[in-house]
Amino acid sequence: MTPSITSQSLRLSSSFSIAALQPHTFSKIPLPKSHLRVSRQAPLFKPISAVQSNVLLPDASKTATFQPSNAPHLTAVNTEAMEVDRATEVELKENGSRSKRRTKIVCTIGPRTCGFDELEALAVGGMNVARINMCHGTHEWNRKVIEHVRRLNEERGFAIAIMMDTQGSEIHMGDLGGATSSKAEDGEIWTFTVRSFGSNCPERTISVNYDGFAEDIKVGDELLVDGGMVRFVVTEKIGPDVICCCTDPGLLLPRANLTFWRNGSLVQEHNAMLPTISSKDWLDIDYGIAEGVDFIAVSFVKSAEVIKHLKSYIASRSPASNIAVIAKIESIDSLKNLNEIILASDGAMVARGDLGAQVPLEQVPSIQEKIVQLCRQLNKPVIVASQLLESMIEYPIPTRAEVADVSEVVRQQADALMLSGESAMGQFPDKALAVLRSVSLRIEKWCREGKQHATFEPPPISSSVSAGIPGEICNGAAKIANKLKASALFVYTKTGQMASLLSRSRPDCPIFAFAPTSSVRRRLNLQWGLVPFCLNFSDDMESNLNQTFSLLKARGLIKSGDLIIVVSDMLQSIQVINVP
Ligand SMILES: Nc1ncnc2c1ncn2[C@@H]1O[C@H](COP(=O)(O)OP(=O)(O)O)[C@@H](O)[C@H]1O
Ligand SMILES: C=C(OP(=O)(O)O)C(=O)O
Ligand SMILES: [K+]
Ligand SMILES: [Mg+2]
Repeated sequence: MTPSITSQSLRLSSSFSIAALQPHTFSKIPLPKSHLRVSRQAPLFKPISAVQSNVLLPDASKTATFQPSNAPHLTAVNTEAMEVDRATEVELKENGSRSKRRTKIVCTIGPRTCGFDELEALAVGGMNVARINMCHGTHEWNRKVIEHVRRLNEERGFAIAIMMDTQGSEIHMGDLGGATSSKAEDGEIWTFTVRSFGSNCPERTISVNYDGFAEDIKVGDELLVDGGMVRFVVTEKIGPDVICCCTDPGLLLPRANLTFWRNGSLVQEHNAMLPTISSKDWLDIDYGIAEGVDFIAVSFVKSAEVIKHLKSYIASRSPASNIAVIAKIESIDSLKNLNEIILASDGAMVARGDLGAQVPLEQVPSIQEKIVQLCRQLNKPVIVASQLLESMIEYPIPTRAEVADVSEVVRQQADALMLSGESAMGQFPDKALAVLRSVSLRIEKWCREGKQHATFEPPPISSSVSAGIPGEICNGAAKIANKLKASALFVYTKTGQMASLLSRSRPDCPIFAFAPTSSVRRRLNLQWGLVPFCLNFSDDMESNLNQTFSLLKARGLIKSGDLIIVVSDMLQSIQVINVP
């Protein structure tokens, strides 16, 4: 039986005013002749017949691949990969699709979370992106993590992206001869040196990774570990050894970052000498390309050039790859060239850890807000990172101040929150993740309620980029979805661009993004409000919609009568549809 579908379609023709904006290069579909119209059309879609042919799954009971609920025993499903994971499913069903979490979560993987079971717990807990930090862990160690995540994606329908973070040319301490930490007491004399010791590190001696260390530093300089967690003053230099007296006692952690300060200012000479991407980083980047990571986050970016260089390197090494480059904003230099850096990148990270070691701490909140807003204008995803729930490394609940900090990021509508030590080596990784999830959900709801009567105005696209017709269609679709209180926006997108633009409009309902490859799906999983699916869709929107409705209904994620707003990068149209 053919269901009766109400579809109202807004088609944008070249005579409609927004077409007078920038010429677009987006859709190959010719513009229809008609003017803007709202048409009530005859039933558009036929239901797809139950389950069609082709892919045999190894063990259907383990996967979350869609199957109509009335055919539980069939192992053949009709699409190559139209998968949904348990975390998404629970979030969509729990309080209705409109209350799905919009803010994404990046978890740094470390010794506490590198096993398959621990990674699975993070996946089920809502992790969207797994970050591996190349400061730590061997290629072998990181490969295991990548393999586990891949397995979770393949077997459980998750779309967890892998983000590889470069070490960058910061100055940092060595491994402490294998110790997990070392305590420096007030007034103690410690030696910092470029000598390396392996496991026979003399007492109160720290090796430093930067050869020019002893030359650059002067007697009287202050040496800050991790932005001030421990503080020393330089009292003497003897050859390669720098003798320091501890003035602020604390715990030294392996490979902790070092900065030095003279007369109250950061000494930056050594930064200028060091390349943003070191030779170790290039080897790690080759490794990342070979492993097919989804994102490479570049530490201590100073200029747009390095981002452009890396992007062309990736394109030449692996033309088919879809690796996105994220600029970490964590140095004074990066702040000077912020616009160009973000424009050249595929996204940015407000890396507050190192940033707070380079600029006065009281400046970090305004810098954060500025970067988040700029990224939104330029349509680039943005992650806010470091110390969001620092106390949860040791304690099972966060401080009230930490909850307020997370809330502020959610209120700013950044794309993603990130856990570092909390998930890498803390005692409560799952609890920290649960806090990010519940605070996000609560604050998002609160913001939606608060703006109920406000007029919807998406931020202007910066004059340095133009979103053209696709951008206007997405803003329009988001506006309509808000006005009509739609259950969801649907976007069919080949490259992900149209989904990004919808996300940028920060609509009140979730955005179901259908992409033809799992790599685009994973990449979209970093972005605000997107619920990405992998669907092998065609140019025939009628059949795409039929197929999608059928699959999502079978899973109980939408139901008859739900109002859906549909856009795609194949047609310049906005459709308003009641699910049959
Ligand atoms: N792969 C790893 N192996 C061991 N420890 C790790 C790893 N990744 C992260 N960690 C631990 O988690 C802490 C926080 O992670 P992160 O913020 O990524 O690193 P860092 O503090 O070095 O910038 C690190 O200081 C380190 O103690
Ligand atoms: C995220 C950051 O970088 P990393 O953890 O690699 O130092 C930071 O400095 O805040
Ligand atoms: K790093
Ligand atoms: Mg950093």
